[in-house]
Amino acid sequence: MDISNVLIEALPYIKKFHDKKIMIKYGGHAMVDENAMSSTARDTVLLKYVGMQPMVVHGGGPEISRSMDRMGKEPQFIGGLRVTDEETMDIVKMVLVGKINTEIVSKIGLHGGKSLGISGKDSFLLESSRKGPTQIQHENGEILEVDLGYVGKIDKVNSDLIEHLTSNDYIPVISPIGIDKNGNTLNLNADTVAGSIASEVDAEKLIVLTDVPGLLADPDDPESLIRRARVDELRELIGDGTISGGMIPKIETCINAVENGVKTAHILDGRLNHSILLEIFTKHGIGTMIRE
Ligand SMILES: Nc1ncnc2c1ncn2[C@@H]1O[C@H](COP(=O)(O)OP(=O)(O)O)[C@@H](O)[C@H]1O
Ligand SMILES: CC(=O)N[C@@H](CCC(=O)OP(=O)(O)O)C(=O)O
Repeated sequence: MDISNVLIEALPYIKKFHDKKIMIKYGGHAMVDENAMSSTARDTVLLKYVGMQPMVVHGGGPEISRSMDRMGKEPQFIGGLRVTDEETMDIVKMVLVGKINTEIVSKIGLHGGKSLGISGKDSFLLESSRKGPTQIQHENGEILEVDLGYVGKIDKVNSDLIEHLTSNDYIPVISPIGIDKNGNTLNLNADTVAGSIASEVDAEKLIVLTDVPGLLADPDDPESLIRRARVDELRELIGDGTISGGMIPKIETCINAVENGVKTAHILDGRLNHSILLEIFTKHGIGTMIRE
């Protein structure tokens, strides 16, 4: 396509999304290498410079698991959530806050954006409490109660800090870590964090970057992309098992977000260069778009 046509196709979206908040959830599975991270950071900076207010919640599950392996600890997940003892919580903090957050912030800076790295502990952004005992079904059908340890659920989002940062032209980069009323650190699922903050700040879009082209009708067939879906259709797909594993918290997050004011939620392949730009600035977009 001619370069001038590309720019003209983008104009309605630049106008429509001017000053609008765009929440980008950058999943660990989409952080395939330095180039992919750099490209995502550059796209985020571009959104800022054309007048939007982007913000990033990052994950890092695979990197946390690799660090646990190196330290001789076996990662364990229940219902998509990491069983988190005290030592694991330290590893989670070290990887998310100490490594991934600073890498994203510096890449945004290198591309000319102003960015600040924070976690849910800063300014009590993510007031949380321990999730407590969770029921799971054993292979033999028995229902067991397990404690996920320092895994939290979000009780309240205090978004003042985010509003200050975005209105002063900063791109907030947020680690999915919460704080309880005694000041303890809790491990939160990054999809849930992105959705909760997106609703609280009235984001226009929630963009979830992962390692599949979008929601698939057949999880083994990347060609079976579902381009658009509404909440009731998604509930059916969860019920019949089409949506499973890590995709369940993602879709539940998207459903919650669009039911709580976010206009559209999108699941995209973050490994694909410029997937964010292709979604926002082209007529047909890419990935799966979810509406209420
Ligand atoms: N219907 C489906 N369509 C697409 N992916 C699915 C579906 N059901 C399950 N999945 C799985 O969900 C995964 C994405 O979730 P997850 O691994 O938690 O990603 P992330 O680390 O990016 O948050 C995909 O890699 C895929 O294996
Ligand atoms: C409670 C819980 O499971 N927390 C996650 C936090 C990181 C995350 O969510 O990363 P992705 O987005 O890459 O999956 C974890 O420990 O892996």
